Amino acid sequence: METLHIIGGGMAGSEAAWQAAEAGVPVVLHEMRPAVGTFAHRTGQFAEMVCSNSFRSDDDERNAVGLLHWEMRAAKGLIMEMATAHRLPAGGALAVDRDPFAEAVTARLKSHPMISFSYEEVTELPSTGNWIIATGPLTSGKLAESIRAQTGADSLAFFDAIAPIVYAESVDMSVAWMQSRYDKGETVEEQTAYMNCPMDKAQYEAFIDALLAADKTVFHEGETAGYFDGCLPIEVMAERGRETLRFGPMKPVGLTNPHNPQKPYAVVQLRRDNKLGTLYNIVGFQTKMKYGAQVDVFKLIPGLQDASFARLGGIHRNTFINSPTLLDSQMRLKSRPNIRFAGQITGVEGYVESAAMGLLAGRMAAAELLGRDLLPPPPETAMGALITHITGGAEAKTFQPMNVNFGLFPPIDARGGRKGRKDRYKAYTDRAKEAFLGWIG
Ligand SMILES: Cc1cc2nc3c(=O)[nH]c(=O)nc-3n(C[C@H](O)[C@H](O)[C@H](O)COP(=O)(O)OP(=O)(O)OC[C@H]3O[C@@H](n4cnc5c(N)ncnc54)[C@H](O)[C@@H]3O)c2cc1C
Repeated sequence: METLHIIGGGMAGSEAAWQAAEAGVPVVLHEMRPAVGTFAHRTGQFAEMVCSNSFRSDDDERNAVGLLHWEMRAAKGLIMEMATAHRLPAGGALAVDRDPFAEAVTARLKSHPMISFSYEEVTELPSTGNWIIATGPLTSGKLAESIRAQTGADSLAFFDAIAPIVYAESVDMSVAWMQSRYDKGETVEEQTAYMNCPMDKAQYEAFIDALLAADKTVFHEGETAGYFDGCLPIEVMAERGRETLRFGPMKPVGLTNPHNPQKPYAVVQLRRDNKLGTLYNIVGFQTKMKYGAQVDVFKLIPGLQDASFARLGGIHRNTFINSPTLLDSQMRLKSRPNIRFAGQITGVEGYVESAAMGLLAGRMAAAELLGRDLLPPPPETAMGALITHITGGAEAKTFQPMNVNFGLFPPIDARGGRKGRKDRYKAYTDRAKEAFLGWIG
């Protein structure tokens, strides 16, 4: 039996090692800590939670991350088992006692007869053998450079410059309209690719005031190197001059508002974020505003007054590859199929999502070594929605890391409006559970 090598003993690598070993495949887990650290990790334990101690909602009936918990438990995931064993009281959320949790994951991995360990920094993308790269958002510099050299400069990002993402159904289309600037494009679909939200002068001034006054977060020491290249936060642009945004991402040119003959003073554009057309990102709106402040400020944009956000904006140190162009549906590098990627480096975001992608990569790699086929879970499931998103569902050009959310799932009938939303979420999770049990069976 060939050995599976996994680089990175974080959320994804730990889960991948467990899944492959449980399937009967010998695993070597390569981890650089404690000898080489990162700015966020504190210990040498596997599956260290680097910041909050929450796995977010545990509601598997009406919440997408709660559904992901359910699927990972159904798949006998080590991370979920240990998180559940070390849960702290937190209402409907799964809060975790972080140190005992990481110690328990480490102990379980260490006691597994099929897993051995190599404590070292891997500095090159390996050329032979079977590998899973699960080195996370803080992948060490040398390995990141090697990945970049093998895959191309545009295929690896060192920062998330995340524009907020809105659920399309929550935009008020009696205010906004669909149009590409100067009606560019060959087809009607291309000519109407953007949602546009118009502002008059008073609305623009009020928006700039709110932006300048909003609470912002600060960067970690050493985190900012290089981030100013082409991804300035909107509040930094506003600080450089009240008109800067009107001549940048909010320029009102090439657009005609069908609801109002008066020319808008500024326009906020939203670009389609997934093939399903359920999610739109606000173009150029990466920001370091705190989450609460973002919601208040963005709801000042006409048309977004009732918007729901699939994710809020941010700028973080985050190493991730352009998975939609680089990976096949088995999470293998198309150019080097002996190498899989898993975890946050594939462009999912969060402890749970990263562990889930580790679970899939571990199972897929094990199946391949055992001479079996393992299809990805169906897109109606939370794991299937995530892997579909990163390996083809997302737009490659604007690819940004993503938490699991119902906007990634094939839509379910939207009738019922706001009141019907809870029932609709239940319909999503019922459909997902049935599909997941079919897959796992
Ligand atoms: C500052 C910060 C705060 C965050 N806060 C949150 C939060 O509050 N909630 C949340 O859900 N997510 C948060 N995240 C995201 C979180 O890090 C990920 O969701 C999750 O840990 C990713 O899992 P992973 O397995 O992909 O990476 P990690 O858990 O980071 O594991 C990667 C592992 O690879 C190792 N490694 C790296 N390079 C090498 C190498 N060359 N050779 C050998 N080993 C290597 C690292 O030491 C690490 O152990 C945060 C991230 C950062 C950077």
